[in-house]
Amino acid sequence: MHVRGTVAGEVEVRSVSTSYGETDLAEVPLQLTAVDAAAAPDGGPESEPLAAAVSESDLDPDLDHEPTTVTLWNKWTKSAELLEPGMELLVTNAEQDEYQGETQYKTTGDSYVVVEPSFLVNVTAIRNWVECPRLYYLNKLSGVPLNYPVVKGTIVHEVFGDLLRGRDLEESIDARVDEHGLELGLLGESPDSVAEDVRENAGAIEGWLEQGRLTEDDSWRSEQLLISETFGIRGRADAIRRGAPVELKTGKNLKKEPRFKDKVQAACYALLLEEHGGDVDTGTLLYTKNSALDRNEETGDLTPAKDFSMGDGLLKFVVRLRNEIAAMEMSGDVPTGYEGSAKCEYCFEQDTCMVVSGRLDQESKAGQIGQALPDEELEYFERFYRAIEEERREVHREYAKLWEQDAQERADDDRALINLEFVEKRPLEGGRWELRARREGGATSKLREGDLVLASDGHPVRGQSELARIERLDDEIVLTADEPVEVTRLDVYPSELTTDRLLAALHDALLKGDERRKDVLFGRAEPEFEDIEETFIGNNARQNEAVTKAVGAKDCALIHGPPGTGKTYTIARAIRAMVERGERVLLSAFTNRAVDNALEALLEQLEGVIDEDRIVRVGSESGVRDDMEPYRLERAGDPEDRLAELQNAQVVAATTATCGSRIMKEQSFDAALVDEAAQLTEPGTCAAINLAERFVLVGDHEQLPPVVRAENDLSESLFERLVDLHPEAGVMLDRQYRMNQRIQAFASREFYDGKLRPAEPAVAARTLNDLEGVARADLPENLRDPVSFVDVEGDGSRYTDGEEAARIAELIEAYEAAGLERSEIGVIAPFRAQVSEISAHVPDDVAVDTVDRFQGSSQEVIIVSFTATGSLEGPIFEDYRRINVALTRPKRALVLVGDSNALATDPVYGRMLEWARQ
Ligand SMILES: Nc1ncnc2c1ncn2[C@@H]1O[C@H](COP(=O)(O)OP(=O)(O)OP(=O)(O)O)[C@@H](O)[C@H]1O
Repeated sequence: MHVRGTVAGEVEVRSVSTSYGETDLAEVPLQLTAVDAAAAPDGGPESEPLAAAVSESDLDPDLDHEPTTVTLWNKWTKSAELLEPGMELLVTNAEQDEYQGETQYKTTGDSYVVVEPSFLVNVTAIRNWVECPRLYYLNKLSGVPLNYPVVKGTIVHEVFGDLLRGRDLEESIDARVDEHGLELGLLGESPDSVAEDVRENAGAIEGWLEQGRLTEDDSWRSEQLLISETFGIRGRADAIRRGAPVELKTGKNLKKEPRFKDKVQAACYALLLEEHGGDVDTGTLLYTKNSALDRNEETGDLTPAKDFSMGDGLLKFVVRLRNEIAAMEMSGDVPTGYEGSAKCEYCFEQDTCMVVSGRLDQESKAGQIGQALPDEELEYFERFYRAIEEERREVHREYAKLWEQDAQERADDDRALINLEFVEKRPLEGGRWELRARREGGATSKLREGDLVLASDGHPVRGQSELARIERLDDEIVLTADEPVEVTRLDVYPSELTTDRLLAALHDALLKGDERRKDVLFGRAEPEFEDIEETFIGNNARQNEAVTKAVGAKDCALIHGPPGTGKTYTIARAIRAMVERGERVLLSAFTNRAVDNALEALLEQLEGVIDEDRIVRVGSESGVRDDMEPYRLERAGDPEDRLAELQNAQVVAATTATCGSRIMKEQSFDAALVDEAAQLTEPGTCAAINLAERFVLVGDHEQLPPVVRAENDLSESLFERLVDLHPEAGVMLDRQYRMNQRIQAFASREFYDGKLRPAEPAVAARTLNDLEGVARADLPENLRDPVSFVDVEGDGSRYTDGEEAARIAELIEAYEAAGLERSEIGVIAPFRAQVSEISAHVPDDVAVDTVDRFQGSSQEVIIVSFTATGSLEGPIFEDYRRINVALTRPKRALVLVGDSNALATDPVYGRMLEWARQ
């Protein structure tokens, strides 16, 4: 049987004498959460995953009060030493014992002990960890840099996958080298020499594959993402042959046996495959630099493929290694290197390790060199390191939901599209597949075109599942994937990439950052400005001051832009001024949408100032707006051409996440302008500003804060912190070009100290009458004012209100009858459930969404559904900054729909009611 629970007290390891001699044991007090008696008695890891097998009724009601003793024997005591109260523990194939009338459990010879099973550890992390735990940490801190061995390794792996899918070798090499043109250009490599290098490695693969294929043509499959909910491991096996893992290594190994760390990696995949029903007893390592042809006595064993048998002991060792990582990640400790048996003198990273240890004042086996960072910087590093790791744990909680939630729950949470009808699979060029499925109209989810998702034939972890890209998302869904899956379900696949990049940005800002920059960020020096006489914008004093500050800043400038105050215009004007001074500029923002918006305004400003080919947009095809596609930097092609295109660019536009990519990290700029800066975490902002000498942050901390899962220091933006720390570096834009006077009044008073004004009389006097074919007089009387309130009594339910939804449908009809187009009306609701409810009532072409989706955009008419009921508990929109965004989207008419009695119980909403009813 399997037992699972939470560690309820201290764990002690001791030695006892048994008939087999001296043995270790650890008694763990476990608050049981699940006992699965149905697990196969001899069931190895292949028995049904615990999360799947257990239901509430399987639990003995007596068991969840008092902790139960679970005894871990022998080597599992190594994992017991890692346990701290509060950690989750899973023991598979345990045996039940009665001791002095109490039920206890103990490990058996078939048991696995898994610490924090919901934390998915990557197979590559386990491989790094066995090499050296400190190396694992250093890799995590600084990310993988752009270097030739890494790029070549990637290409060889891609070619391997292509060969398995039946692609011709030469065609594959040409295509794959071409796809990496930009990276190769940055590395100064020529396509011919890279192709030759790859050919040398691929030759060994091809020869070996030919042998395998003669007999077992169809038992191969290329790279597959595997997730184990029992062992908490995740990874992509390079290939699977006859059900056993094959790992490709782009190196030489002349010993008879595979390297130990390579075996560990293959053993991880074996565990993953066993959970998916396999029975794996061998693994194969394919060393592509070995060539069987010139084998002789002196040169050692040159066969590229080395098989080894996978014993039980190795699999259990691997789980113990994995437990070490999970425990460290949960407790937030930093590895020193003493945890493993690595020898520093043979390590290529010894110098880096000593420098990082010295500067961060961390204990390490390699020792420390250099001077430690000042205390406040060390404190900052530790605080943000912890915050980012907390965020990572939240991402892992998302992964766990893949198996903890059932299909319907995931669909209700917008995390999955389920019950799709599989239509067809079609082979594509290069051995990939196009998959098509149909969904019922109206099913919503967080999934968007361009997203990577888990496409499965029923279950993302337990079924056949494959990482796929969404190419089209209408009623018919089109996906591309490496392998054909008969798709009936799509799941959001949470990404850790953002978290990884935050950590690297934090590391770079502190350990590689310029001293003067850090003085300013830590408040040890005041930002300085050059005097600039020029007038950049004649009709708006604050905008002009903002451009002057941005251009003259020696360190940084902060532009605070309330809704509609011309932030984008000001950014574009400032960049033009910088470009005219011969500077190289980075334009960045949190979302692709904001980057493209700002780029559009910038293109207008730069017309005739520089050639269009000196403006480059870096991003993926699905991320970049269609009309900005001509500026998008193509990665594939001739390395020299690709490099020239990037190096020649005087303006580069990319999201902050992309600024953390290997390619962008090689670039440097005179200035970085970051839009939507109030929505970025501090390390997220650093990813962009690390690349430039000076920076300008533009944003509004009275609108949406950073999007983070955990509640910690990441939820305050660098923008907001610096506005407080260096008020003299900031300018607030105060004239808005969007809203009718009456609409803007409340937001101005409530959020901007009454300082926000319409920029021109024409803006102040805007009404629906200005729109062609629209007459206000045709509206019902209660909707003729630019701001109106429609009272709908709450129906008592927390997240939806059908009555409000129905009234909103009527309002939309009334606006349509008065001549408005549906596309000119937007509806905002606080909860996703209410968004779905309203969507079911109104025509498809009316935009209905949560505030987050509306930030940065505007509409002629906005209707806000409050879904308020009873006595409000806290603000419905979570945070008043969200209500600010909602109320400042319309240009000409705003309608608030809600229960006035409920709203009146909150002071801010109370004042809002008064204003709306004036
Ligand atoms: N100085 C100006 N003179 C004339 N028009 C301006 C000026 N500044 C901005 N505008 C106009 O005002 C409108 C809003 O400007 P912009 O899109 O730059 O605002 P924003 O602050 O970026 O908006 P958001 O709050 O949505 O981010 C645009 O149509 C822009 O052309």
